[in-house]
Amino acid sequence: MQPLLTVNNLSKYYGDLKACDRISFTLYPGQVLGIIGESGSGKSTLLDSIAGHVPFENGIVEYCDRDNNPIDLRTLPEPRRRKLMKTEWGFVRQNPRDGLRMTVTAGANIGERLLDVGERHYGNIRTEALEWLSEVEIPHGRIDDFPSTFSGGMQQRLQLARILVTRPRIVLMDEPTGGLDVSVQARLLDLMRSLVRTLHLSVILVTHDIGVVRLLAHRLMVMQNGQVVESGLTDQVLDDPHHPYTQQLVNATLIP
Ligand SMILES: Nc1ncnc2c1ncn2[C@@H]1O[C@H](COP(=O)(O)OP(=O)(O)OP(=O)(O)O)[C@@H](O)[C@H]1O
Repeated sequence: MQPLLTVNNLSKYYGDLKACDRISFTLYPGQVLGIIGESGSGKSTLLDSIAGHVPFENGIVEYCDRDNNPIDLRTLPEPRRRKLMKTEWGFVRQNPRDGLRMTVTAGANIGERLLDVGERHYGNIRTEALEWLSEVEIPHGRIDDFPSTFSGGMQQRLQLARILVTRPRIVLMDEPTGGLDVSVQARLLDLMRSLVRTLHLSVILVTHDIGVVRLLAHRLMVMQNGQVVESGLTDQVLDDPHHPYTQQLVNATLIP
């Protein structure tokens, strides 16, 4: 099988600080890659570099698009990158307010992405918006409400609907369950797990929560000070951690 995304020796510096230091990995269709590490280890910087939100100094990020063409994301002209991000890619932010438009209704938040990809038929857009509200367990009666009237968990589910409506092939998630109550987190995780399976999504999932990666990620990368210190199948890495830093992370979560 051909990889969907290949990251090779990606390095990103802030002055003298190596926020990401020679990171390499491949992501295959339908695979969920978890990235875990303490605050400041470079997880968000890596996601932002891959998505082209920040420029990076060295390395290659190659994406294989829907038509099987290899695309060098670092040199992709900005308009094409933007289009790709609205169609084949999605980015789930920790704070749904950063990923939603708070000044338009829930239905418009979903419909807007369809307009972006060329859908013009109002009836179709409304129907799709309703379908996606169902997918993410938001009652149809809320379609004309503003996201500001939603709970945090609902806002996060709406953000998922907004992103998934265009059927992206790859979704980057930065702490998608952060800032939510434990019970709300559990429901969101269940939903994400079932969507990932049914839509055959490829996901890069950044979190500091080992429980989240255990539930969702097939593979795991552990980052410390901008470097990958350990990687492999999630269960193997967590059940038999080799690097002292991973051992420390795992032990920390075992303490009640
Ligand atoms: N815009 C910036 N300018 C300067 N330094 C930055 C900038 N963004 C991040 N850094 C630094 O890069 C390093 C990696 O930060 P990053 O946010 O990627 O870590 P993280 O693992 O995602 O942390 P968190 O879990 O807290 O979000 C940190 O030392 C951070 O201070």
